[in-house]
Amino acid sequence: MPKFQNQTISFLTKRFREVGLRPVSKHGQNFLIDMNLLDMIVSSADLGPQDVVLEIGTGTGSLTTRMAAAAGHVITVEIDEHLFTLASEELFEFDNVTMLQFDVLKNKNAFRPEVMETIKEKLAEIPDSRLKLVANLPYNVATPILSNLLRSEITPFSMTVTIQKEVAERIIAVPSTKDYGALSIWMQSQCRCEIVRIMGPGVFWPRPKIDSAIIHLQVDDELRGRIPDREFFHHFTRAIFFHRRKFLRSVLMSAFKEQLTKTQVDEVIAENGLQPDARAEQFTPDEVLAMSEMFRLKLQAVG
Ligand SMILES: C[S@@+](CC[C@H](N)C(=O)[O-])C[C@H]1O[C@@H](n2cnc3c(N)ncnc32)[C@H](O)[C@@H]1O
Repeated sequence: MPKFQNQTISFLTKRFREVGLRPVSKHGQNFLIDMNLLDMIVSSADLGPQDVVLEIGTGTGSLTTRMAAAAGHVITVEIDEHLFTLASEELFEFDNVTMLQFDVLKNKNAFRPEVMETIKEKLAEIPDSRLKLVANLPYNVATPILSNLLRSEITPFSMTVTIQKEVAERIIAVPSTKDYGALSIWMQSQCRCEIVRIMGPGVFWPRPKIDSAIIHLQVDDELRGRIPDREFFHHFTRAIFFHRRKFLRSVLMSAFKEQLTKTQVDEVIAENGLQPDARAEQFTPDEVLAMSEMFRLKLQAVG
C-alpha cells in the first residue's frame, strides 16, 4: 500500500523535511490529516468503476490513492513541481491515475485546454462513464474551479469538494440573506447542493486561519436543461449582483448600457411586471433565470 495512505502530521513533517520542502500558503497547501475525513470525501462522492475523477491539487497523493482504489480513472492536477515529484513516487504503481503538472486554470474564467482534452480522452475509454470532481481544493481558486466546471463543455455528474466554509455557505444561501448572491444562483440553478461536514482548522496541516466544509453538489440535468443559454445567464447573474444594494432598475440600466436604451430596459421591466425598486438579492434562482430570459429575448428582438 502507498505510504501516504496515512497522512498524519508526523508523517507529513518528516516527509517534507526529508526532501527539504515547506508548505506554500499561496497555493493553499493545507493537507487533510484526519483520515476519517479523507474517507468521508471519497464515500460522499460514491465512486465506482465508471467514474472518471478530476482531482485538483494532488498534494502528496493521499486522497488520490483512496480514489484510485474505487474509481475507473483519476486525473490529478498539481501546480507545484516539488509536490508533483513527491506524489509521483506514491502514485506510480496505480495504472488508473494520470498526473498532470501545471496550473489547472488558464485564467480565472477557464481551465487549461489540456485538462479538458485529458478528461475527454479518459471518458471515451470507459463505457457509460461520468465525470466527478473530487478534491480538497486550494482555497484561493475554489470558486473559479467550481464555476468554470459548470460552464465547460463537459457536464460533471457531481462535485464533492473541501472549500472554505464561507464559500460553502454562499453556495447554499437563500434569498434576502447576506450570503446570497451570484454564486448561490449559479450553483443552485444547476445542482442540488448539500454541506456534508463543517471542519475546524485542526484537521489540516498546516492549520488554515478559517473553517472549511465538505460540500456535495449533485448536478441536475433537468435544472440545467431549463437554462437555454448558460453563458448569458452566467453574465446576467454576475451583472445584477455587481452593485448588490442598488435597485433593480438601476442595476439593469448599467448591465445593459452598451446594448439597450433606457427606454428598452424600462419596456422589459414594465412588460414583465418587474418591480423597479426591488433588489437582486430578493429573487429566487428561478426568478433570476426568468428575468435573464426576458433580457436575452429583448436583445434578440432589437437585433
Ligand atoms: C488543500 S491542498 C490539498 C492536497 C491534498 N489533495 C490533500 O487532500 O491533502 C491543495 C493542493 O492544490 C495545489 N494547487 C494550488 N493551486 C493549484 C492550481 N491552480 N492548479 C493545480 N493545483 C493547485 C496545491 O499545491 C496543493 O497541493
